[in-house]
Amino acid sequence: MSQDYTLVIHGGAGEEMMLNTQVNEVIEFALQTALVLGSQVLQQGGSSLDAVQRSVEAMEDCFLFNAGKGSVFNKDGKNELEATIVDGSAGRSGSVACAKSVKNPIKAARCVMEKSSHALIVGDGVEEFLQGLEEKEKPVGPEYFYTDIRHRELTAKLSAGNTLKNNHPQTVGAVALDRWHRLAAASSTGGLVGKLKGRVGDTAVVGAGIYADDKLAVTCSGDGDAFLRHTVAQKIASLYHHKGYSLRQACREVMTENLKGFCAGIIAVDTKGDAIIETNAGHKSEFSHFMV
Ligand SMILES: N[C@@H](CC(=O)O)C(=O)O
Repeated sequence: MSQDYTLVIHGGAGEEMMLNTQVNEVIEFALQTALVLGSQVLQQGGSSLDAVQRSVEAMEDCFLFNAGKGSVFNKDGKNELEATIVDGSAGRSGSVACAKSVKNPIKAARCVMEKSSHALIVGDGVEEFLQGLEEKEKPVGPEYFYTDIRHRELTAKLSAGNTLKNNHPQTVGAVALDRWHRLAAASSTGGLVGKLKGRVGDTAVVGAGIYADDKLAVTCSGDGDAFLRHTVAQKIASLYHHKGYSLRQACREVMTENLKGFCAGIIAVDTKGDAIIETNAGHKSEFSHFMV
């Protein structure tokens, strides 16, 4: 029987890690593991929504990626995490931003989608909302997110004048099509190294760094402020729906028209089973991705 589902994931680590060949192999292994966990859900007849969440959760639990456990530090040496999940076929989404004590922001985003009447909750509101739920998870302290490597990254960034953005896409994301042709997208990030307190990026905003409907699903990674300003994910959907572009043409168009000079990676799938990976990162390993 031919495979009747698609799953694409991406995830990025810090520069110091990417430069080390051995660590790069570990990153590939961790990505493969996240892909297998998500695709098992699809193989067993599960939904695209559960599959993207599973893959993103696995990457959030791995200290290598800039999401969950491995999140970068902001300017004050704190972690402020964001995530979004979108159920394309149902037209629902949930997002969290500036979350400080949430181990798996993607699970929190799913709770926002399913257990609140809102689309986005930020800051202390996230913790309060989660603690009000019946099945609550224990909050984690700042030590959970601490890694020496991320700390060195912040120190280097601050001593260089804190002017540069992440120099390759680091957010983790997944898009999937299940055997019932339902699409979903999920994305999670620690954001930009040395970002200002309270900064919200594209990963928390549907239409900027993430989008899904009943025809296509997209997640983005890279310079989030550029994705926000150009409503990148929404633009891809709009070119696809209203201009008759193929998924690849739509992704390429925004890449050349709106993201020239900004670091960017985009993954997308549609109900025709097209699976797209587009990046302007110089080297393949700078936008690590896998698909089944
Ligand atoms: N998009 C993320 C960063 C990244 O993907 O590297 C942000 O700007 O928050």
